[in-house]
Amino acid sequence: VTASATSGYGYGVNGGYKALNTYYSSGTYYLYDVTKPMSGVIRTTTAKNGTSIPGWYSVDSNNAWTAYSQGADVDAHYNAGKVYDYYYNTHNRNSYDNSGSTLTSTVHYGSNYNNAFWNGSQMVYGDGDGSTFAPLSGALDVVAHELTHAVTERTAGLQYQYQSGALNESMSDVFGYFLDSGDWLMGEDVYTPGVGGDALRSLSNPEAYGQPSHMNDYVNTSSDNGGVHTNSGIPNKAGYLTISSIGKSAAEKIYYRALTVYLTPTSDFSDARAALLQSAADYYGSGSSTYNAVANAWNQVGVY
Ligand SMILES: CCC(=O)Oc1c(C)cccc1C(=O)O
Ligand SMILES: [Ca+2]
Ligand SMILES: [Zn+2]
Repeated sequence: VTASATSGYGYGVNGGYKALNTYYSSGTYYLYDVTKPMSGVIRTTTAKNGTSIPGWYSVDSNNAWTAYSQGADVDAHYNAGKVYDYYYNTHNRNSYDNSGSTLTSTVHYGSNYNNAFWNGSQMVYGDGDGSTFAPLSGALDVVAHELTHAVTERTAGLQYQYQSGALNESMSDVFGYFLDSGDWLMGEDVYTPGVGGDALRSLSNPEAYGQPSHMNDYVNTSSDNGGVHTNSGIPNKAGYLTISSIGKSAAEKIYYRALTVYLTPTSDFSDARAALLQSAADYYGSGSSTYNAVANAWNQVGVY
């Protein structure tokens, strides 16, 4: 039986051309990427707008994934490959578990579903309702955000509630920036397709989207697991200040080291400051300009 790795192409959610690592078997092409140095593969499936996952392989008859409805599949597959490459090339991490395990993305989840999530085993993306969101895999920073939830779960294990949960969220947004560093916004490529210039969140100006950027404005609430998507504005602002001061490359190093070496399931904002300072000291020395910039960033958001 002839089966093989193939190279296809398609158009993403926003119409962009994407080269795709696909697989051919018995007359059908699959979004199934066997080209990475991993024990598993990168594969994309569709829930066909139901809620059973992983659903069915995304398939095509001629390896030209150009149907409008295939945009979500194309971007989930392409963006997952980009995030895999980022973690491997920049941080020497092989997939979310650092053991090269398969990365599965399921698209077309639910109906008018304005959400994306890592379910503990795979990534899942809704199509959005066309007003609040376009299909969510269409944004590289969203895919990086979701995959970073998986990395966090396998490393620091930051509990998804209150300050540790807001940190969990912030780590996903900061790595979303590292992948999509053309702007300080999150989700801008899929958020409100009918409205230009807005986003889900802003790291440089959390207040623009109703988030605090200082401990004085920390929101004490039980909703949203203790406000994890609200209070993440505080560590996000510290992240913006840190990256702006020390540069992306140094920031990537100290953030990855903090996440994988020092943070724990119950770490709070003050622990995050300490973890990043320790990581800066490890790489650049305590008292280095990098170290001092990190301290200053967290001072500015009122975290000591
Ligand atoms: C930037 C990606 C993001 O925030 O995805 C979510 C959405 C759109 C709704 C609810 C939760 C999440 C999440 O992944 O935290
Ligand atoms: Ca962005
Ligand atoms: Zn998240």
